[in-house]
Amino acid sequence: MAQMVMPISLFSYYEAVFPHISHLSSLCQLHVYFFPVSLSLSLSLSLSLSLSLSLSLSLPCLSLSLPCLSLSLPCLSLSLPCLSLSLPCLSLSLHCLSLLSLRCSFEECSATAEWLLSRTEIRPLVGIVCGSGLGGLAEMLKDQMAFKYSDIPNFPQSTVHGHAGRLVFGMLKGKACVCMQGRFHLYEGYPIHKVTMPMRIFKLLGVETVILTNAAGGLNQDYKVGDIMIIKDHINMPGFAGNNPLAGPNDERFGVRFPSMSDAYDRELLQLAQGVGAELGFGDFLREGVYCVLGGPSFETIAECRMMNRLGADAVGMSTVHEVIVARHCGMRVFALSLITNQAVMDYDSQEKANHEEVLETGQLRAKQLERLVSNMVTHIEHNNNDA
Ligand SMILES: O=P(O)(O)O[C@@H]1C[C@H](O)[C@@H](CO)O1
Ligand SMILES: Nc1nc2[nH]cnc2c(=O)[nH]1
Repeated sequence: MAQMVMPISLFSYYEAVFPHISHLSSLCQLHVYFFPVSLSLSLSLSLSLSLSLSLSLSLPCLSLSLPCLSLSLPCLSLSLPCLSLSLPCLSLSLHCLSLLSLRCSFEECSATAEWLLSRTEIRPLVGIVCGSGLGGLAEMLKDQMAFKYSDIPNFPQSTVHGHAGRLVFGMLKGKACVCMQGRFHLYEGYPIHKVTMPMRIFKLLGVETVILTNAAGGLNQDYKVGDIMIIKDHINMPGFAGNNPLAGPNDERFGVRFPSMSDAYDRELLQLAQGVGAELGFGDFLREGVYCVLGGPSFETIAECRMMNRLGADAVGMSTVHEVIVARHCGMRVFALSLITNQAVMDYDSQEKANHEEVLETGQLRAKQLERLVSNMVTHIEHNNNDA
């Protein structure tokens, strides 16, 4: 059944009027179903702490929408099934579910972290995120305990080829690590705070240092396919349009309202990577540069690539930056690497076209070196948390 989800502006109004009804706007969802048609509206309005669930059933000629659980403390809760209509070919339903279910709240992230911690004895200090085609990094972990994303409460699911969808705990050169074998992207349709939720779970698991990897297109004309770029800074294009994972109410238990990003990429870790890279003899293909994130999933036009290059970006991709912002917000140190899997097309005479198959193939070619770089770095990382 095709489904579209969009926030309703009415609840921006409620949020303005009742600022203590945190997160309400994100909890009001309009679901449009094409197929066995129905129109149903269920509304739940709550003040203060509340939890509400609604159940909606749509069949040709029958639509039933019930708030089946509503719990509210301490003031007021109103839960009404108010409109339900059925037509043969269109289904529209408006769900207003109160509080905390979509925003990735502290409580929700804590519940997920506790679920994981009760199932493994590993207490990770390092969290690793594997980019497209780079999931082999997780295989380096010894004494593995792996969870499928589909089994983890509140966790999103991987939908992209090259992202296996497993959270792997284990030891890397004697250090306890947790590794995301597959990440989430905006273009998969997840809200930005869901894309970055694993960073908050990392934090609650005890992670102090996050290492992120990604596949990226090379904008810098000196770069070659197969180069590994240490990210020294980023340009957050979706952020320019207000799409920032920290937008919305701030929970101080995670971090401050206005976190600095001028120190997003830890300079000591950057130097450590340069040193480790030189020791491994990677000097010929190890770079340092600026990563620019776009929403994807379409690759860039030639004009867009030229523009980003002029703005100072060395590589372009569809991930990492949102995770970095949330990781820094909650005080974890960040180190990030881009594997240049393809050269961004900058020339109208070029016959080249970016494609995901090439991205995955280049990942395979450089996987071993990337693994050695990351594992040697992990050996040297010291754990004395430097809060954001
Ligand atoms: O998860 P990453 O950023 O490594 O994935 C990149 C961006 C797209 O998801 C995909 C394009 O091939 O690779
Ligand atoms: N946006 C973007 N993401 C990528 N991921 C791997 N290659 C590319 C690319 O050329 N552009």
